[in-house]
Amino acid sequence: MLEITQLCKTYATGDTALREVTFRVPRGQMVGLIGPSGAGKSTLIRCINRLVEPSAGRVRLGDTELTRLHGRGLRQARRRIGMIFQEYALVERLTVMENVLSGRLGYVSFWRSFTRRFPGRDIENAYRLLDRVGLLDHADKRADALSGGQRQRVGIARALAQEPELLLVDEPTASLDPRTSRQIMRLLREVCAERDLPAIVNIHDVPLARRFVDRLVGLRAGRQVFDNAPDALDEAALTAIYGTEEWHTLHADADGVEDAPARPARARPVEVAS
Ligand SMILES: Nc1ncnc2c1ncn2[C@@H]1O[C@H](COP(=O)(O)OP(=O)(O)OP(=O)(O)O)[C@@H](O)[C@H]1O
Repeated sequence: MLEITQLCKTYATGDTALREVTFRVPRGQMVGLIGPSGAGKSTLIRCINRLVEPSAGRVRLGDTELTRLHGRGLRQARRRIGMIFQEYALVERLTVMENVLSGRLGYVSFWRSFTRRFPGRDIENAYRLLDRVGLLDHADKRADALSGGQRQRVGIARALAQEPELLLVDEPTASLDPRTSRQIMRLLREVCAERDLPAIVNIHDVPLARRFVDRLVGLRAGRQVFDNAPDALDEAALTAIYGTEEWHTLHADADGVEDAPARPARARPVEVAS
């Protein structure tokens, strides 16, 4: 369980990015974080892993209050948080397998990490993860030889190699075509369910979020203005999050006939584009 309590952030410039944001993410739940540009989505993700220092409030992961930690304690806690990024953040010249194993770097000794000699169980687990994300046949390829969707699968396998207790996912599909985006969102949803992992996914594409996440949190100017099931995201809620002008310009993705919906029929996406 992740618990965010009255989280506030005002940058040194005076910009207030978060205003008393409070919500909990139970294990196994994937929360989509939506809101217009500048609403505070990235700041919230970064305050959770303390890449940005919150001005006030608390973040708790299981029994650990992350907002109290410093130095070694913070580094150890960060190992429990898997990060997945828009631009994949892979080491291009390393193989797929080496990139997945880099998720273990925080756990092995300095010498092992320096020589890249990982324990056998880490290597076996990395093969299992590559199989899970559909890349077993690509283990020895260099990362720069992969497609965008394949790279994101490596990013997911690397995050899972950490054996995280939480996934923070920042715009995972922003560089991908609609069909690959759906496949990545489906994979994220499946691995969260399989591993009982809480996840927060910062995502601009509202129809895609609505289709795949369990719950949506909407931010506007740092305030949490929506927190509900995707089905509850009606016109009034979209207006509260995006304002009257902006929400109907959000692009609806063209639903692919080749992809069966991952969510039950009652939660089918509602088109928001006219
Ligand atoms: N390093 C920083 N220094 C000062 N102000 C910042 C900094 N980072 C973000 N902000 C401000 O905080 C507010 C929230 O920004 P943030 O990047 O968290 O929004 P966002 O919802 O992630 O936007 P986007 O969808 O465009 O990425 C904005 O007003 C932004 O200008």
